[in-house]
This record gives sequence, C-alpha cells and structure tokens, in this order.
Amino acid sequence: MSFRPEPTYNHGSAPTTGLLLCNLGTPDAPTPAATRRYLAQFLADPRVIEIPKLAWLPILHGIILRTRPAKSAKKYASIWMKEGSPLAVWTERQAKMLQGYLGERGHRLIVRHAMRYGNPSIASQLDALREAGATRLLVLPAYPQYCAATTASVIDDVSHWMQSHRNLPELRIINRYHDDAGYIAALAESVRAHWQREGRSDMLVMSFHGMPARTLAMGDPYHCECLKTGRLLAEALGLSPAQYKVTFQSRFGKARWLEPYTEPTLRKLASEGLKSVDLICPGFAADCIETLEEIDMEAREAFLHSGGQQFSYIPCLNDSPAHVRALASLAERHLQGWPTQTPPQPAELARQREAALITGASR
Ligand SMILES: C=CC1=C(C)c2cc3[nH]c(cc4nc(cc5[nH]c(cc1n2)c(C)c5CCC(=O)O)C(CCC(=O)O)=C4C)c(C)c3C=C
Ligand SMILES: [Fe+2]
Ligand SMILES: [Fe+2]
Repeated sequence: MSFRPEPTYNHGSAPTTGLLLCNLGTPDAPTPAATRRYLAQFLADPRVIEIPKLAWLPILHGIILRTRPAKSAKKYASIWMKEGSPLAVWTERQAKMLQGYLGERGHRLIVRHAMRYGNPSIASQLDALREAGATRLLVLPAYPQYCAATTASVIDDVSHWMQSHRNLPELRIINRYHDDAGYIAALAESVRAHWQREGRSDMLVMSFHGMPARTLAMGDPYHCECLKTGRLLAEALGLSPAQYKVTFQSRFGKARWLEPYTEPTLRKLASEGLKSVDLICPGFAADCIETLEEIDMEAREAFLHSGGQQFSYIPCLNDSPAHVRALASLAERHLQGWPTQTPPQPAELARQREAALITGASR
C-alpha cells in the first residue's frame, strides 16, 4: 500500500480530541433513487447480512433493490421532517449539543457526527477532524447495546480509514452503554414525564431492533444487553415483571429472529384483553423510520385493530437535555487518562537542554 504525504497537524500545541458520534445512516431524500443508494451500501455490509457475498449479492441486486426502495421511500416520505430525515436531524443536533456542553465544561474537544451508511460518511468526518488538528479520537457509536451488525461495523469503517493514513490518532471506542446509570435515568425520566402528560397504560412494552436469532448462539452480546437495559429501566420505574415486556422489531427475511416479535406480541396482548399500552424503543438513540413508521404507525394500527383501545408511543431520547448530559458524562469518563498536556514553555525547554548537557543524555 502507498500512503499520500500528510502534513503534520497540531505540531507543538496541546492535544485536541475529536469526538465522533456515529449512527446508522439514512437516505439523503425520501425518493426511490436515494433510498436505493442507501440500501445498496447498507445491505452489502457483511456485518449486516452474514451470507457469503457470492450468494447474497445476486439476491440483493436482482430482487431486493428492485422492489424495496420504492416501498421504503414511501415510508420515509411519511416521517420526513422539514430539515430532513429524522435520524439525520436528531444526530446532528445531538453532536451540536454535545459540543456546547463539553466545551462549557472546559474540554478541548471537537465534536462531529457521522453515518455508517450514506452521509456524512465516517471517512469524511475523520478527515475533517484530522484537518482541525485532532490527534486523539473518541468514537461514540450511538448504539446503547453492542451488536456486531452496528457497533462492530462502525469500528470496521474507522479501521478502514486508519489503514489509509500514516500518522494515526490515539483511538478509543465506546462499545456499549446499555447499563449506564445516566442513560437509564434519562430513559426513566422520559417515561415518567410521558406518564404525567398522557396518563399511564396497563403495560410498558420495550421494543428493540431485532437480529437473526442465530447471532445469539454465535456469541453476540446484543440480546443479553437488551434484556439488561429492559430490567434496569423497569427497576428504575418500579415496574414488576408483569408490568413490562421486552420485544424485538424490524424482522428482515424469512429466518428466525430474536423473539418475542413486537407486532405479534401487541396483537396477542390486545386479543387477550389488554386495553392500553405504552411503547418505548430504548435501543434507538434517535427517532427514525423504525420507530416513527414501524412502531408509531404500523404497530399502533395492529394493536388497535386487535382490540386494544389506547396505544401511546414514547419518543426516543433525541435531543433531550437528560440524553445529552448522559452522553457527555459517558464521553467524559472515556476521556479520562488523556491528560491535557501543555506544550513545554521556552524556560522549560532551556532547563531540559541544560539537564541533557549535564547528564550527557543528548549524546
Ligand atoms: C438484515 C438486515 C438488518 C439488520 C441485521 C439490522 C440490524 C440493526 N439495525 C439497527 C438500527 C436501524 N436500522 C434501521 C433501518 C433498517 N434496518 C434494516 C435491516 C437490518 N437492520 C433495513 C433494511 C432498514 C431500512 C429501512 C427499511 O427499508 O426497512 C434504522 C433507521 C434508518 C433510518 O433511515 O431511519 C436504524 C436506526 C440496529 C440497532 C440493528 C441491530 C441491533
Ligand atoms: Fe436495522
Ligand atoms: Fe422496519
């Protein structure tokens, strides 16, 4: 491999840290063409679809990318905000708020947001951080529960960028925060505020993004981490096991995924006589097509059509101050041990030179 010459940034000044907040990514526009571009990149990632490329790519290009983009684009159009795709809008706001909050607390930090698929790409934001002088890098994938399909894929992409550069930043990665006290407290605060505004339902369903069931047997900690988040949130809210349920949504393809599935569970609960349900998606740092369309539209309809009377969706933490405080505190703890070194002052340099002459260290 050959490397391009690279200017030496940040020479002689105090180290600057780049904080990269990463989420999944989303189409640039709610159109079939933009959705197709996004899905083509997303669904070609071997971390997402664990089928040999030779077998998968003909299915992806021959079947899925011919039909799914138009259907998904309609769903995106139904949730699009005036500033853009919800996932992009919230993630950008989160990064801006983190910059403000951590800056006020005296950190020498540049915060950027990036998307694993689509824009702004992880590579483009790592380039920008390097050009801004960051010699240390803290990566925060906005996935509370570690999953190979999401967290490891972000790490793959960061590593890919690293492979084409010479003078690499020091690197730290926040792999998970599923049991972080600040994150659990922010979720609990948001549920309590919702109950105060809208009243409390008979049950709280916590719906997480699904994964193929076999990934659990293969050692992915995702399922266990979802269950732990669910238990901790229930404890923080004082809920008994009968008052909440953890479910998995967004099944893709025909294989078995993690169970119980969200929508069939809601239908079953309603048919058994449950009248009202609160639904929260604690695995999503920001509202997106999976929460706003699949849950707040499709799952709502399924529950109400099966005999349920009230379906109350509790939004993701998005740009709530409690969320930003929790993420900032998480980042701060991961920044520890990276002392802010001030560059040696002229008098100190003279002293070092003198000491070196006395001890002969420079010879
Ligand atoms: C086999 C396919 C998929 C796996 C595995 C998967 C894992 C996974 N995804 C998220 C978070 C998000 N997924 C989102 C959208 C989305 N997910 C899949 C498929 C898999 N996800 C598809 C095809 C889509 C696109 C929408 C559609 O066409 O149905 C999103 C939202 C993106 C947006 O633009 O709003 C998020 C966020 C997690 C956390 C996860 C594994 C734990
Ligand atoms: Fe997904
Ligand atoms: Fe979905």
